[in-house]
Amino acid sequence: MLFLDSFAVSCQSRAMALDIKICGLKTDKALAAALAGGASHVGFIFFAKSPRYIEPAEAGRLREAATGKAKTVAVTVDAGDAFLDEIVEKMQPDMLQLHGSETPERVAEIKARYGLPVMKALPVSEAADLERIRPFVGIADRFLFDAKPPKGSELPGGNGIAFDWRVLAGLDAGVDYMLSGGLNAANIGDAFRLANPPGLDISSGVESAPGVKDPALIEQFFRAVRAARDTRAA
Ligand SMILES: O=C(O)c1ccccc1NCC(=O)[C@H](O)[C@H](O)COP(=O)(O)O
Repeated sequence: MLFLDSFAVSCQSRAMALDIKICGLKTDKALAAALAGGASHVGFIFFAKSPRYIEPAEAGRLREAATGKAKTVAVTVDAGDAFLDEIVEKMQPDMLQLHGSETPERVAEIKARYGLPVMKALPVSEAADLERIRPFVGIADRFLFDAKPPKGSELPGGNGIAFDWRVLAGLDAGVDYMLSGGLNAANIGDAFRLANPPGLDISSGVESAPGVKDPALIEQFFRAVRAARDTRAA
């Protein structure tokens, strides 16, 4: 078991509320569907090569509908200060998700610069990869465990690929994270059974084409999550 004494997360028990982040939103309709479904977090992608890329000012416009309903997350990849300044100023996110190869020192610097909570994304394929969380303990507020991108992909996330969720079973219950990568309405039951994560993050599993969110798939995903949770509780 990966045990982290020093990572005292405020009583985040696996039995408590489940956070759900719908990521890569670009339209009012998709955002409305995410909020209607009960998303706790909504994510906006600031990575130019992504089909989900959104301009900071447009994310700032969209984020207003989420105020008081869901936390807004700005997703960046090894971004420099100038771009982060622009995002924070124009979008005013509640949280930053760092999805590149940011070091613990860089994460600490970003936290101090903006005074915002930071979720550090880490790519996972085997249990040993989880050791990589250690240097971020006490710095990152939360982790997002995503699948490693396939060879040739230019995207560090949003690839619709799952990893072996069984590796998460060995994590200490105090590690606060979102399970990400390849989730969809059909496999969410397996995710609960194998990992019982405190948070879920989904992007391409609720899209009809790369970067095109489908409100019906978003609704279907929330229904599947509720059904899977009810099944586990019964
Ligand atoms: O989604 C993207 O295009 C993306 C690009 C660059 C960095 C991160 C990106 N996504 C981050 C996310 O949080 C996604 O929701 C996560 O990778 C899961 O995606 P999916 O496997 O498609 O559900």
